[in-house]
Parts: sequence; structure tokens; C-alpha cells
Amino acid sequence: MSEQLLSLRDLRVSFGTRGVLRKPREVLHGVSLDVAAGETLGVVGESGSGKTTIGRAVLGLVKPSGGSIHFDGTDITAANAAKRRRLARDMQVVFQDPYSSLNPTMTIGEILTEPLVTQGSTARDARSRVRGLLDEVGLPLGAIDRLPREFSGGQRQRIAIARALAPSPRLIVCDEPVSALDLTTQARVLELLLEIQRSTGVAYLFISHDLAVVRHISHRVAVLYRGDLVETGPAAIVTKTPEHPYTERLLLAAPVADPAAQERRRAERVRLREEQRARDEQAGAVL
Ligand SMILES: Nc1ncnc2c1ncn2[C@@H]1O[C@H](COP(=O)(O)OP(=O)(O)OP(=O)(O)O)[C@@H](O)[C@H]1O
Repeated sequence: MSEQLLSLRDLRVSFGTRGVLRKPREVLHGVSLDVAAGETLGVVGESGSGKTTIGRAVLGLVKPSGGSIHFDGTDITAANAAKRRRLARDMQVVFQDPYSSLNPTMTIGEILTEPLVTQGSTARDARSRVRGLLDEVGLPLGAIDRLPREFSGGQRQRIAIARALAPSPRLIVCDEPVSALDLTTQARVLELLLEIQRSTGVAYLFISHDLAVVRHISHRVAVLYRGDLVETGPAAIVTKTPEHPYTERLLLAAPVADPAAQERRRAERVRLREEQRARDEQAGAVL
């Protein structure tokens, strides 16, 4: 086994290549990052910076225009459908919206059994695994015969997490998994993800616009700015003493209780944004 579970090297993704007059627009400009087994790498950045595109490229949902993706030492950059199906055993995803990511016509039992049977479990083994999964994510056994609409947002996200855990993956891409939840529910779901990691050793590629959430759950943090990684390092260091002004701006964007402090942070954020704009203009970036 290679030391890194997931490795991206100089990953590039462009969109808009279909129309004759449309010029391809590159949204990832050569991203390199690693996720070790059992580790959480948080990818943070503002809306449109390319976070979801990284996750989708890893999952094979968008085709890179350059660079490479390796999983456990194997090049999966251009993995075909058969290889992707095999990879689904090791690599799963939890999306942001627990309302649209679960099939509304299937019971929770069916939702959780499906990936197990696809991966070759017998019906009997699948039934016992489903009970274990419900227990693992803190849902009652009675959930088996109920439909997604009978559950709250937080509970649905627990179901989505249980579904992702079903094949015992080694990596879960979590794309804004708590953004649609209220703060208390967010904290509970983050705790659940941490507990699961402790007991199973699963690694997370954790995508979020919220630096506080990323700081809480990640071992290391990668900061994405307009398709470039501008800073990567241990979560405690990147989020306390950031090197890049953009990371500092993200930190200042997190709300604080004291209105005077909040105002000082706002003014500092504006100053940093102006400085960044001047730097971008100097570098010839299109604003
Ligand atoms: N299928 C697509 N076709 C064309 N452009 C796309 C496509 N998917 C993403 N983009 C563009 O790529 C850029 C990066 O999008 P992406 O969704 O990866 O950003 P993000 O950081 O995840 O943002 P958000 O937090 O808002 O989801 C954006 O400018 C977006 O409009």
C-alpha cells in the first residue's frame, strides 16, 4: 500500500468546451494534494473556488483536462465504468443536501441494503449489516421500514452517512455535509463523523466553505482560491496563523459575538480584499 491513500497531482479541470464559440474555462489550475489513510483533509474556499469540482473529479463525475488522480497507488484519472464500480467499495460520498440525496420512494432498509447487495453481500448478511449501520449512526432499528420524508434533516444526513459507510470504504468525499443543517445538528453530525473515523479508520476529503467547521474536523487544511491551492498545512496552524492573506480573510469572515470586534474584523477583511485585488490586477488576473 502506498503511504498516501489519495494523491492529486497538478489536477486541471475545464468547463464549457462544447459550443463552437465557447472557450473552455479552466476552474482548477493544477491542484496537488494528498490524503493519508485515516486522515481528514479539509478543503476550504469561498463559493466558486472549485471545491466541489475537486470532489467530483476524485469521484469520476467530471473529467480532468490535465494532471493525475491516484488512489492507493493506482492511477484512476481516466478509470472506466467497470473500474469505478470496483472503486465504489473503497470510495464513497456524502452530499450537502440530505433531502435530495436519498431516494424518496425507498425505505431506509432498502437504501442501506442496495450498496451491500451490489457489492455481493447475501440478503441475510446485508440485513444484519443494516442493523449495525443504524446503530453506528445513532438511528433506531425501527427506521428500517420508514421513508426518508419521515426524518429530519439531521437524521437524513445520518442515513446518508450510513449508506456511505455500508461498503466499508476507505475514503469518503464529504461535500458540504453539514451546510444545510442548523448549528446544533451540525455539531452532532460532525461528532458522528469523528466517532466513525476513530472506530473505522476511514479518511475524509472534507469540502466546506466554513473554516470553523473545517478546523473542527480536519487534521490538515487546504485553502482553495479561484482554482489554486494557496495554503496547505496542519489545521491548527493554518487556522490560527495563516500565511496567505486569503486564508486570513476567510478567518475574519467567521462571525464573533462582540459587535465592536465584528466591525473591526469587517474593516480588516475589506482591507485584505483590496490588497488582494491589487495583487490580482498586478498579476493580470481577470476580475
Ligand atoms: N458543470 C459545470 N459546467 C460549467 N461550469 C461549472 C460546472 N461545474 C462547476 N462550474 C464552475 O466551476 C467553478 C467552480 O465551481 P465549484 O462548484 O467547484 O465551486 P465551489 O467552490 O464548490 O463553490 P460552491 O461552494 O458555491 O459550491 C464555478 O465558477 C462554477 O460555475
